[in-house]
Amino acid sequence: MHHFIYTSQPVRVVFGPGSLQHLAREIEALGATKALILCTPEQRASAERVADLLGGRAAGIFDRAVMHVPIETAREARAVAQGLGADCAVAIGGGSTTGLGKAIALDSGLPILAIPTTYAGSEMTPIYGITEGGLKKTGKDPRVLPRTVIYDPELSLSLPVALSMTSGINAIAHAAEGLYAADSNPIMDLMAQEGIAAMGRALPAIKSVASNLEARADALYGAWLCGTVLGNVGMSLHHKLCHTLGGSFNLPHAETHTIVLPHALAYNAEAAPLAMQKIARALLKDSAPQAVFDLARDNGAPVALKDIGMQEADLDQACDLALQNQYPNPRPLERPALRQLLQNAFEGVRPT
Ligand SMILES: NC(=O)C1=CN([C@@H]2O[C@H](COP(=O)(O)OP(=O)(O)OC[C@H]3O[C@@H](n4cnc5c(N)ncnc54)[C@H](O)[C@@H]3O)[C@@H](O)[C@H]2O)C=CC1
Ligand SMILES: O=C(O)/C=C\C(=O)CC(=O)O
Repeated sequence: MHHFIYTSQPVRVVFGPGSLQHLAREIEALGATKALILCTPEQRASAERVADLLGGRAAGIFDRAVMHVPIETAREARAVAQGLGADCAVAIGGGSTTGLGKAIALDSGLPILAIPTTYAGSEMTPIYGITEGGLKKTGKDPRVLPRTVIYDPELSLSLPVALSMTSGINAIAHAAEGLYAADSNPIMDLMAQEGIAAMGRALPAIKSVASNLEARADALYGAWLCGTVLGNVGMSLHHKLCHTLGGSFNLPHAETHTIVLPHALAYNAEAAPLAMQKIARALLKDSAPQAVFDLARDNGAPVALKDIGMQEADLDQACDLALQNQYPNPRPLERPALRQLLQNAFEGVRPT
């Protein structure tokens, strides 16, 4: 029996189709009266629906959330929250919108109610990320952990199939790295395996029929579990690589995770054989790196960095950046092997 420390994190979860109807009750339970609603420009209509549901408790809508939380956007949103006298933020959308809420909370302690519409899992973590001067900085602070999360699978029906696949694999990455994290524990192991299995079932079903509400619920359940794992244990090489590629080369987050994960798992395979077995078993396959690669490829997700805007000439710099401020990893970071990993991900080679 190994030694571990487990600290549960206080998040209230309201789950189920139609659960958005409980929003006013949940805002009242938080004791809030002036909610600032956050969304991306594309999800303005969802934010307006939230405002209607909140009636007099809605203070306003800030609809300029974007990927990787640029510091300028964070400052603008903080000023709007302060100007309106907001006493809570409601983030409806994916990880970018939740991330903007976190940037406000980091500064002000404003409580967040998150309504996730992708499978990124940010709503279950005290991790924030802010991009400044071309570098993405991530940190952990309990103030940014949402107080309440409403998971309503009906809201993810509109998530395009392509983004559903990559977002789901982003969630799998949280659980996969949780299984070899140095500070892992048995509860997180259970959640990680169940989360990967739920996502492994849900993604092909969503690919077949995007309107399959049961599959959407399964994916959101998986996102909850995988996000919880990310929120409770440390990140490793895979997340470090994705933060580098996303923050410094402005690559799309979920697609980058999808492409890099099989290669990061292959890099760590010999150093973390038990974790690999658990990942493979959850996906009903023999090899973890190949199972993740095939899940992406067979469901139409990208498998090569060259196809999502990465330039081959930037791979050396990406490698250098990934070696700075390293996250703990089961296998030490060796420059030639890491450079090869990036090359394989660039070309979209199936791991052996
Ligand atoms: N701090 C943390 O723990 C985590 C943070 N993240 C962060 O989240 C960001 C990525 O978030 P994602 O959720 O992948 O994407 P996103 O939030 O950027 O959304 C991508 C696009 O999909 C649209 N969209 C979202 N839900 C939709 C729906 N149901 N129907 C139609 N369109 C929808 C959005 O409006 C946006 O245009 C990154 O910046 C990443 O760093 C991701 C995971 C964990
Ligand atoms: O890479 C992830 O999916 C997890 C964490 C982050 O993205 C950190 C952030 O909010 O930028």
